[in-house]
Amino acid sequence: MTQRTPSGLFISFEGIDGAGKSTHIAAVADWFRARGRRVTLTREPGGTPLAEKLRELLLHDAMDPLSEALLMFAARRDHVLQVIQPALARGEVLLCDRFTDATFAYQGYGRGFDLQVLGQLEQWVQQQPGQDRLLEPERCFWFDLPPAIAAARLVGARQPDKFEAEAEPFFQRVASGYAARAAQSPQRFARIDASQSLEQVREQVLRHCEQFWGPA
Ligand SMILES: Nc1ncnc2c1ncn2[C@@H]1O[C@H](COP(=O)(O)OP(=O)(O)OP(=O)(O)O)[C@@H](O)[C@H]1O
Ligand SMILES: Cc1cn([C@H]2C[C@H](O)[C@@H](COP(=O)(O)O)O2)c(=O)[nH]c1=O
Repeated sequence: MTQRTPSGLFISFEGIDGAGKSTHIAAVADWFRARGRRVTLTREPGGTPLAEKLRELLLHDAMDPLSEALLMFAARRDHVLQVIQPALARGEVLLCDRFTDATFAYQGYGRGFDLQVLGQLEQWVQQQPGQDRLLEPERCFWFDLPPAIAAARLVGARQPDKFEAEAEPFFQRVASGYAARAAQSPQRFARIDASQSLEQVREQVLRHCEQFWGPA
C-alpha cells in the first residue's frame, strides 16, 4: 500500500526583538518530529546563501525605508523559491523565524513605510502559479511582549544590530503593527503571552500545537 504524503505546513514565529520566539521554535520542531513529521527550520531575512548576504546588509547598514523594504522582499523571493516552496511540496513542516508579517510590522508600522506598497510587493513575491491565494503561513505564533520587558531581556544578551539598537517608541509602533495584523487575521494568529516564564511560554506554545494539529 502506498503511503500518502502529508500536506506541507507553513508556520511562522513573530514578535518584537527579544520576545522569545527563537527560544521556542525548537520545541515546536520537536513536537512535530515526535509525530513523525519532517521539519525544515529557517529564518528571515535569510535562509539561502543569497538571502543571508542580504541579511548582513539589512541588519548592519543604514539605508532608506524603500531600499530596506525592497531588500527584505528580494531576500524573501529567493527564500520562497529555493527553500519554502520545495519543502512544502515535499510535505514537510516549515517553521520560519519571521516572514511578511514582520515587514508590515517593522517597515510599515515601525518605519512608517506605505502599507499599500508593501501589499503590492507581497503580491509580486508571494504569488503562487495557478493559485488565487498568496503563499503565507497558515499559522503565526505571535509572541506578544511589552517593549520594555523585551529590552531588559536583551541587555547584555548580545551585541545589538541595527533594529535592536532602535529606541522603545520604534518597538511600540512595531508591537502595534503586530496587534493590527492579528486583528485583521485572527484565524491565522496564535497570540502567546510572552511575558510569562520560559516554562509557561513553552506550555502555551505546545497547547496551541495540540489544539491546532493534535488528534481531533
Ligand atoms: N519567557 C522568558 N523569560 C525570560 N527570559 C526569556 C524568556 N524567553 C526568552 N528569554 C530570553 O530573552 C532573550 C531573547 O530571547 P530570543 O532570542 O528567543 O528572542 P527573539 O524573539 O528570538 O529575539 P530576536 O528576534 O531579536 O532574535 C534570550 O536571552 C532568552 O534566553
Ligand atoms: C523578516 C524581517 C525582519 N526584520 C527585522 C526584525 C529583526 O530585528 C531582524 C531579524 O533579526 P532576528 O534576530 O532574526 O529576529 O530583522 C524586518 O525589519 N523586516 C522583516 O521583514
